[in-house]
Formats: sequence, structure tokens, C-alpha cells
Amino acid sequence: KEPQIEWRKKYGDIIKYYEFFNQPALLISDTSIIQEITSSNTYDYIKPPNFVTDLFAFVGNGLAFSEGDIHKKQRKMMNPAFTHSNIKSMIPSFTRMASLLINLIEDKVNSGESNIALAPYISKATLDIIGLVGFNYEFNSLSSPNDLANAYSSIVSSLTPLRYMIGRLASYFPLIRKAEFDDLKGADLLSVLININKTFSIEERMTDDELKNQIMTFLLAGHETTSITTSWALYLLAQHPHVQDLLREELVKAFPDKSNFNPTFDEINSLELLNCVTKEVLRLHPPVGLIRRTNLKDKVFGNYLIPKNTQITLSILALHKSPEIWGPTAAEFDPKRWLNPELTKNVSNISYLPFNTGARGCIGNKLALNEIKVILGILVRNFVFQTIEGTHIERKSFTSAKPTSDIELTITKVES
Ligand code: HEM
Repeated sequence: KEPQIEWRKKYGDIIKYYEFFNQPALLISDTSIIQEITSSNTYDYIKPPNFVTDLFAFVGNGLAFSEGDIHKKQRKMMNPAFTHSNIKSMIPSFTRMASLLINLIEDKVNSGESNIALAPYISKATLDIIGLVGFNYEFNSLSSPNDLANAYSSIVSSLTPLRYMIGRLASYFPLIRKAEFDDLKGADLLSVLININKTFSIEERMTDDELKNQIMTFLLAGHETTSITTSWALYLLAQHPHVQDLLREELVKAFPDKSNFNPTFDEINSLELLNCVTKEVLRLHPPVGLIRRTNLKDKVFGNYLIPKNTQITLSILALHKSPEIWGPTAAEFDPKRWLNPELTKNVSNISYLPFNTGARGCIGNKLALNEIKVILGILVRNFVFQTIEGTHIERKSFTSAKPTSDIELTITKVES
């Protein structure tokens, strides 16, 4: 399911291949080209229009799919919504939702269920979280899903082409805010954004439609990515019980009373192993394993002339598993590598890119890391996760980071 790793071994860092209709395309894991595309000349590259079509219908010209000057303007306006202090204020919301997840799993374990397919529950938790911190909306998908939660999950799990479902979802969205647009004191991303918007001149301001598209963008960009990462983390920890034990030791020390897991931002970020585990999961299972672009101008990459409008795919996954960068243990889950200068000496800000980087890097980066750490922290503080013999889970496909199954694990309670 990860052919890009083999291709890189066989053909190198710049691979030319042919897509539909004999269109030449490139698969890149060369760091100097990645530097060019992500950082030096970001705006010479756009997201390929054919790839964007369906998603665009969903999020319109939200930040993830706007280009050029519109993107620059939106990014400038949206950056202040993701400041350190805003993310700090979200930690209690992460904890509140993660505690509901704990209660739900505990009920199942108490009722005698020990093998539990976790991914769907994690996905509900991250939906509830992004609803709350994104636009102060309670999906309640962990407790009693409402219409919007149902509509949303039928869209993301549906085989129906996305565009046919948009109308359905859009019809629910006016419910979210209505008259509240004017007087907003909340710390959620949308409230902050609306307040920032008001400080710009009328001509510069985002329209209500643009603002709505940003909510859809937060949902689309922030829900599955965090849930997939957290699910993979649990699977990897179940496969590596020694690491899981060490992580639990760290958590027990920091939170001796498991019923009182209420970390501050500083506390959750001071946990060294939790930090390393999170980084390592994002290395081995980046939810965005491929970044797609097309060049607006002719370009020269090394000895090659790249005509404009070439499909260019950056293989983040191949980069993250390259032995030249990570050494002979590149394919192994070893969170402690992050504390070993010998093992990270070839790693730079351009060779570890779960969030991309530069002007189009993930704006939700810190939000996501903190959310994942809180969910993972409270889960591992409360439960022991073990793999079930005979199950083997891998990435779903070359393009999707989803696991091939719902990550069923044997779960037992940590007694104190
Ligand atoms: C583990 C979780 C996440 C990962 C791995 C991730 C990864 C990424 C990556 C790789 C990109 C760049 C895509 C590209 O260049 O084609 C991106 C963009 C983006 N992400 Fe995330 N993301 C995560 C969570 C979030 C969250 C929680 C939010 C919002 C609340 C978010 C909002 C966005 C937005 C708005 C963009 C577009 C930024 C722009 O183009 O200026 N992401 N993300």
C-alpha cells in the first residue's frame, strides 16, 4: 500500500510517470525541489484544478483552496485566530470532549466488551472537538448525534460523489449561527475570525459566504486528519507495549489521580515522551502523505525542464521513510529517536513535513498537535491497549492514510 517507498528506492528522488491521457507527471522526494515548492516560490504552484473540483464544491474559496492574492489575504486575516493564546484556551475543550470518549469506552469495558473498534469513536471525538473550538457548535456525536452530525458523517462516509451531498449539508448550516454573527465573545476560531474581519476595511473584509467556507474548511481539514493520527497512534502503541508502558509512566507521574486529568497547555507540552510519540506517529503515518501541485510557469529542476501545468506530487511519506535521512531504522516506530541527535542529524525543517511548511503550511498545526496529545494522553492514562492476534492493519491505499480497518484493540482499564 506504500509503493512510493519502493519507487523511490528504485528510481530516485525525481520520478517522471504518465497519468491519464498520457499527461506527464512528477513524483518528488528531493528536498531542494520541496524547498522550492513549499517555501521559496510557493505561489508559482497551485493545487491542481482537477484534484480540487469536488472538494472545492464543499469548501468553496476557503483557505485550503484559495490561490494567489486571495489566499495571501485570507491567510493574513486568519493567522491571528490560531495564536498561541487561542490554542491555549482550547485545551479545556479538548479535555472535556476527550473525557466523554473515556466514559464511553469505560462503559463498554464495564459491560464486558473488551475488543473495541476504536477508530469510529476517535472520529466522533475529533468531530465534536472541531465543532466546539472551530465554531462553538455542539455536534454531540459522542453522546447523541444531532441532524448536522448525521448529515456530516453520511457525507464523509458516503460513496455518493461529494457534490451531490453538498446541498444536503449546506441546508443545515444556517442553523449554526443565524443572528449571532454580530455579537461574538467566544474564543472559537469562527468568532475570533469574525471579530478580526471587522477590523479590516469594508473592501478587504471577507464576505459571509467566505466566512462560511472557512468553517467548512476547518471541518474538512481538521477532523479526519487528527482522528486518523490518533487512531494510528493507538495501533502503534499497542504494537509496542514497552513504549506504551513508558508513556503511561510519564502520564501517571504528571497526573497521579486519573480522574483528575485536566492539563494546562504547559503541562501537556512538557511531557517529553508524549511529544516524541506524536511526532513519530506523524512521521510514519502522515495523514497527508502526498501534496499535489501544478506549476504556473516553466521551471528547471536539476537537469530537467518542467513545462508549466505539470502535475507535481510531493511524496511526504517517501521522505519520512527515507533511510538517507532517518538512518537504517527509518521504517521503525522509535519515538525516542527524536531525543537522539545522532539519529536526527540529517533531519531538517524540509525533511519532516506532516504539516507542509511555508505560506501554505497547515494553519491548524498547533491546534492539531495539542488536540492529539490531550486525547492520547487521557486514553493511555486510563486504558491499556493490546493488539488482537491475527489482525494486521496498514494504510488503505497509495493516496489514503486511513487504516484498512477500524483499529480493533483489546482494552483493559488502568486500575488507578
Ligand atoms: C494531524 C492533523 C493535521 C495534519 C497532519 C494536517 C496537515 C496539513 C497539510 C499537509 C496541509 C497542506 C496541504 C497542501 O499544501 O496541499 C494542511 C493545510 C491546512 N490545514 Fe491542516 N492538518 C491537520 C490538522 C488541521 C486542523 C486541526 C486544522 C484547522 C482547524 C487544519 C487546517 C488547515 C488549513 C486551513 C489548511 C490550508 C492552509 C493554507 O493553504 O493556507 N489542519 N494541513
